[in-house]
Amino acid sequence: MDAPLISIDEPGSFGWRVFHERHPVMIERLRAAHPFGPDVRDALSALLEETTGGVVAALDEDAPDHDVWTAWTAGQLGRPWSEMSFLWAESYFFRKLLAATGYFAPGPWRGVDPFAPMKRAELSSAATAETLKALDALPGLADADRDAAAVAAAVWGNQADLAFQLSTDASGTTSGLVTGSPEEFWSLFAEPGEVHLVADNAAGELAADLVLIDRLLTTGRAAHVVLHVKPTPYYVSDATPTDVLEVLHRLTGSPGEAGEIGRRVEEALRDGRIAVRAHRFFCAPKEFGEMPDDLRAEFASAAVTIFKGDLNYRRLVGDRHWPATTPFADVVSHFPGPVATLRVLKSEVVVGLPAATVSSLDAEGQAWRTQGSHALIQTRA
Ligand SMILES: O=P(O)(O)OC[C@H]1O[C@](O)(CO)[C@@H](O)[C@@H]1O
Repeated sequence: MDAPLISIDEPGSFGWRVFHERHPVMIERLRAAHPFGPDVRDALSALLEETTGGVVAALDEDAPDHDVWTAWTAGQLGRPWSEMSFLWAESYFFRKLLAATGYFAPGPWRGVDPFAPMKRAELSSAATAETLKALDALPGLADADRDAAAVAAAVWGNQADLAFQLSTDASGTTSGLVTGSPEEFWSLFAEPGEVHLVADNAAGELAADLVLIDRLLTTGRAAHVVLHVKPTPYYVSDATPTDVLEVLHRLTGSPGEAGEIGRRVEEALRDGRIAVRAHRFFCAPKEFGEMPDDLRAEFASAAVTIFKGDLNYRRLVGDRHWPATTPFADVVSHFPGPVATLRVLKSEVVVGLPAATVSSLDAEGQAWRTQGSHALIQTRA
């Protein structure tokens, strides 16, 4: 039995606050970052108005992806946004945000990633430089420690998410894993096969993901890696193919181990051991249980698929009010192969926790599900 979907209608709830508090701040930042003319500025205001108090309106007839969105919006057009689920609403919001900035229309903003200035700032920040410098310690570590470090960096790299940093929930602190371990993650890998990594954010998180991919290839756990990213800008900092190149250049332009890793990843891209894909379903307002057959077939042939980040977690397990003790294996039974998820908790949904863990986290009186201070590793062989 599915649990009820998480919604955005209740004032003060997490989903409601994303729409009513976070999105206005995000739109202000976009206006400050770009010299948008009155048409774009008006379209952004209209989007805020529509999504916080209006009804769901269709995309323009001439939108390049009009047909696919006609299917994805079936049954929702003309209904109040407040009746939409959090997952559906947020995804359509970001699609409409791109349209409002002129991303799909002829003109100066066509194809311009409105979030690029934020992503670039993170990639060139002192914090990212420090993280890349810390990679110099890796070659001196024992194999098991190096494995653990690569996974820990990929998990906690998910804390650096630009949409989330706009949140009043963001605590900026780092507590432990609420479940799972690096050993559990690595135990999924046996014979070298094709590993798929469904990426989340660009910049620092993607750099950590490339370090993990390099570890998978250099230790022979993966013969090939498929890196899945978003086809278009999404959720502020989600990685697109352009971001993969930006991060790769940042690595190859760095001294020390970061540069070495960058060059190995570059070589693997050249010889086909790493492939980058950007399936349109990664920007769909749908759970992964509803993925199309071609994507399902790809995952079915993978030795292991790794899902990064909070949004991928919501789509994998279902963005629903599951009891937190619901077994992870039950909610991912739709997925056609071995799967691992590495995620910092930034929204309400969580499954697979022991009852004792839930009660002790609840007893601390913190917003542990949403403040980005806790993380998890979950696997299903
Ligand atoms: O980048 P991530 O880890 O997918 O996080 C994005 C998450 O942030 C949020 O905007 C809320 O914190 C969610 O809507 C989304 O799940």
